[in-house]
Amino acid sequence: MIRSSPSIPIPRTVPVLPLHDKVLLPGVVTRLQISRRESIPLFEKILRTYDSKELSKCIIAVFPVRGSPSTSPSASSPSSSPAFTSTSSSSEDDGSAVSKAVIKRRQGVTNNRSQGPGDDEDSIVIGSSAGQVVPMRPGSGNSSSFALTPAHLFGIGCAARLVRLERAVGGFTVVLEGIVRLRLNKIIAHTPFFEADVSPMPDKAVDKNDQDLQDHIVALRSTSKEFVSLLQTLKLPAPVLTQLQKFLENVGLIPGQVVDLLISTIESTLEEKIMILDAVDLKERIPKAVELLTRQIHVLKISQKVHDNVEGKLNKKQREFYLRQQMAAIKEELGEKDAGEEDEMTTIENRLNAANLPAEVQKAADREMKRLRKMQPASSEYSVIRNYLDWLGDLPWTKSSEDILDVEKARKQLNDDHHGLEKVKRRILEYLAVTKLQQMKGDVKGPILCLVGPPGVGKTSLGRSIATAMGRKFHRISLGGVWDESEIRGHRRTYVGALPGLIIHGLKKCEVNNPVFLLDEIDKVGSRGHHGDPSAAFLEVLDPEQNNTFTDHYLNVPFDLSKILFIATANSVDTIPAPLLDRMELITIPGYTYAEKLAIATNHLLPKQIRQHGLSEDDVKVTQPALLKVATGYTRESGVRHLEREIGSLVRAKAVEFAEAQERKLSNVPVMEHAGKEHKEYQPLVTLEDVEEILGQEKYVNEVTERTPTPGVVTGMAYNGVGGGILFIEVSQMPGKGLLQLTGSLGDVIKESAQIALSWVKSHGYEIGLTNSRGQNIMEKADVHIHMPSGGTPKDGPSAGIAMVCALVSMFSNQTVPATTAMTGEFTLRGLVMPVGGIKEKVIAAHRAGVRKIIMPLRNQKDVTADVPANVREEIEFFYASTVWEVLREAFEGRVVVRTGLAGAAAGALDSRM
Ligand SMILES: Nc1ncnc2c1ncn2[C@@H]1O[C@H](COP(=O)(O)OP(=O)(O)OP(=O)(O)O)[C@@H](O)[C@H]1O
Repeated sequence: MIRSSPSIPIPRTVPVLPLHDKVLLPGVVTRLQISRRESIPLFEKILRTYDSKELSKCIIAVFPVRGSPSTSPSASSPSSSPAFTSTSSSSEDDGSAVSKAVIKRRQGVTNNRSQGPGDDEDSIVIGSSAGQVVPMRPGSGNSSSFALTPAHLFGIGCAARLVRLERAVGGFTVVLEGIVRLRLNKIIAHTPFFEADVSPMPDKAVDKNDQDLQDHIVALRSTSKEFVSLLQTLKLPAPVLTQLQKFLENVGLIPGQVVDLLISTIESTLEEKIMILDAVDLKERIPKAVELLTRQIHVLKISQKVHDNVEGKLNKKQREFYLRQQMAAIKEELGEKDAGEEDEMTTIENRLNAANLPAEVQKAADREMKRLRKMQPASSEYSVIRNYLDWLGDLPWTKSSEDILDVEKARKQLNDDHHGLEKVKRRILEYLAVTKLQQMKGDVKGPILCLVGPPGVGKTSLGRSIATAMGRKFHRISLGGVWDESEIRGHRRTYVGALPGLIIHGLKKCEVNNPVFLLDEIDKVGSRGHHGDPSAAFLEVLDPEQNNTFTDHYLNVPFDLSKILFIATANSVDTIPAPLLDRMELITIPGYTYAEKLAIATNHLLPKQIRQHGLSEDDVKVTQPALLKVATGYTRESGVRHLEREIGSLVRAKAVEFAEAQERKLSNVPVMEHAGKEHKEYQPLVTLEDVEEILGQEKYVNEVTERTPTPGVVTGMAYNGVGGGILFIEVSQMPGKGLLQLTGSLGDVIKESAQIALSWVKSHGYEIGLTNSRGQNIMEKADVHIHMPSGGTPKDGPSAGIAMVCALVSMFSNQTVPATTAMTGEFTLRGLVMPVGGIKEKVIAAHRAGVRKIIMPLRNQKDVTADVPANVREEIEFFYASTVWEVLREAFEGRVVVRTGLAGAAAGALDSRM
C-alpha cells in the first residue's frame, strides 16, 4: 500500500527495532517476520500494553544493523525482483554489512570511538550517555551467536507505526509503516530491548526559489514518469498504477516522499538504500534517486527488448530453448548446477530437434525431457530416461533413402550376382515393378516375399541383391532361436536394462526408415515361448495394413514400418504358423543340380574366392572336371555353401604356392634349389588329379552306383525341409513269433507306414507268390526288422510307403531291386499309391546320387514336368504308378511272381474306386 506520511507526533524516547539486511523508508509499508531473541521482548511488551485498536498509536524506531557476521543475502527476501511492490516482506533474521563509507560519516556525528585493548572496529559505543563499552564477542561466527550491541545500530533510522501485529511460529509477524527519518541520539535502555533517545528529521518544505532544488525536481518528475510508464508494460494491477500516478502528481510538493517510495520499489542494494535513508537533505537525496531510477529504467528497457524478441521472432520451441539457456546461466551464477550438465541437456535437445519427430513422439519426448530436467544426474532413473531419449533421437523417423526403381538395372544386378534361378528372378522383378507403380500412386503396400529353400541356395544373397538394385540399405535379422516376443518388440521400460527389439535396433543401425529387412529363417522362430509368442509379433510387423503403427514396448510410441521392404527366408514352410504364412508370398528355390553347381562355381564362386584371396583370375584356373569332382566328391548338399568353402580351400592352397613362387623370384634363387627342396615352377591350372592332392581323399562316394543290389534293401527318396536326398530301407528276418521291429530314428507316421506295408505283404503273400496257399502266414515263425540307416537323422512322413513294401517283398522273395532304382509314394492298406511332396528336391537329389530310374505316384507326374530341370529329366527314367502292383512289377522288373489273374482283378477293383 502507498501512503503519504501523516504528521504524527514522535515521542522523544522510543523502543528500537534493529533491522537486519533491510531498510525502512518513510511512507513505505512493510511486513516483517520477527524471530530474533533481541526483538521478541519488544513485541511481547507491545502486545501486553496495547489492545488491538490502539496498536496504531505505538511508535517504534527502526534502525538498520551493521556488522552482523551473517552476510549472506537473504533467501527469503530476494531484492532482485524488478516488479513494483508497495508492501514488501522480509525476515529480519538475516544480517549484512552496511556501506562502510556511509557508516564512517555517521560515526562522526553520533559515536564515540573507544580503542581499548581487545576492541575491534565494531566495538563502538553509540551515544556517550550509554556510558559503557560493549565489545563484540570475537569469533562470533553465525547469526545465532551474534550478540547485538548498540554499536551495531546505524545512526539514522525511521520512525514506524505498527499497522498489524500477530503471533507467528517462533515469533511475530508485524506490518510497519515508515513515518519520518530519525536520528539516534543515544541508547538509554538495553534490556529487555533497546530504547533510544531520538530526534525526527522531517523533509524540509520545498523552497520554490531554490533553483537547484527545482532543477532536481524537474529531473525527478520526468524520470519517475518514464519509470511508471515502463511499469505499465509489466502488467501491474491497475489500481496500484493509478494510485502511483496520482501520487506522482505531487512530486513538486513532496519530492522527498516520492523518492523514498520509488527507491523502496526498485532493484537496489542495501548500501544504496542506506544511502537514500542517510540523505536527509533533498538536494542530496533527489539526484541520487534519479541516478538509481535511470539505471532501473535501463534494466527494464533491456528486459522488455529481450522479451519482445523472444515473443515475436521465435517459435514456441526456440523460445523455450532461449529461456532455458537464460535459466541455465542464472543457475550457473547461483552455483546450483554445473555447466557440463546443462550442455548434456542441450545436446539431447538438439538431437531430438534434428530427428524431426512426429507430433505424438514429440509429445512423449517433451514429457520425458521435463522429467529429466528435474532429476539428479546421478540417479538411476536419470540414465534410464536419458537412454530412452537417445533412442528417440537416434531413430530415422522421417529419414528415407531415395529408391532406384529401375527394373532393367535390377535385372542386371540379379543376373550378375546369381546364376540360374530364372523363375525366382522373374518374380522378384515383377515385385519391384509393382512397387514402382504403387509408389507413383503414393500407395506402397506390396506383399511380403518369403524365399523358401534349403541352406546355401542363395536366399540371403538374393535379398542383398534386391537391396543393391533398389539402392536401399540392407539389414539381416537372424531369427533362428528367437523365443521371446520381447526380442522382437522390446522390453517395457519398467524392466531393468530394458531395450528395444530387433526391428527398432535394425532401424537405428540403418539410419533410414526404408531399408530392406531380411528376416532370416523365419521358420525357426519359436512359437509359444515363455514370454509371449514371437510369431504373433510378426503378424503385426508383416501386415501392411497394421505395420504403420508398430509399437515397440520400449519406445511405447508408434513407428511407421510401412516403408521397409521385408523379405523373409525359410528352409521349410511346415513350421511357419498359418496366419504368418498367409501374409507372405512364397518363392521356392529348389536345390541345384550338378550342372547348375558347376556353372555357379565357374562363374561366381571361383572368381569370388580368387578375389578374396588377393589373386587374379589368371593366377588360378580350375578345369571343369576338377570343379565337378569338388562338387560330387567333397560336398553333399542342395545349396553351394560347402562347395564355396571347398573351392576356398583349393584357392588358398594355390595362393600359398603362388606366394612361395613370388618369394623365390624376388630372392633370385634357382627354381630347383630353394631351401634345399625341389620346386616346380608355379602352375595356375588345377586339374582333376590335383584336387585329391589338395583337398585330401574324396569324402563322398556315389552311394547308389557303388552298391551291389541286395535282397531286402531298397533305395528310397527323402525330403526334410533342408533339401532332398536318398535313403536306404533295409529289411531282415529272424526266427521269432511274427513281431515287427523298427529302428533308425523313425517318427510315428513312418512307423505306421511300416506296419501298413507289413500287413499288406502278409495279406497278399499268396498273390505275390511268397506263399503256396492263401491261409499261410509268412511270419509264422519269424520276426521282421526294418531299419533305415543314418540312425542319427530323424525321419518321418508317409512317403517311404511303397519303398517299404518293395523292401519286404524283396526280402521274403529273395529278389533284388537295382540300387539305381529309387522310389517315393504313400501307400494305403488297400494298395493305392498316393501323391507326396518335395518331388523336385527329391528328384534332383536322387539324380545327384546316381539314381537312373524313379518310381513315383501317378498324381505327381505334373510336378516332374513342371519343376524338374530338363537335363535331369533326360537322364532319368520315370515310372508313374497308381497301385502297388504296378510298383512291384516295375521295381522287380518282372522277377517277382505276381499271380496276375488275382492281382489284376484286385487292381482293377481298386482302380475303379480311386
Ligand atoms: N544361384 C547362385 N548364383 C551365384 N551364387 C550363389 C547362388 N546361390 C547361392 N550362391 C552363393 O552361395 C553362398 C551361400 O548363399 P546364401 O548365404 O545366400 O544362402 P542361403 O540360402 O541364404 O542359406 P541359409 O538358408 O543357410 O541362410 C553365397 O555366397 C551366394 O552368393
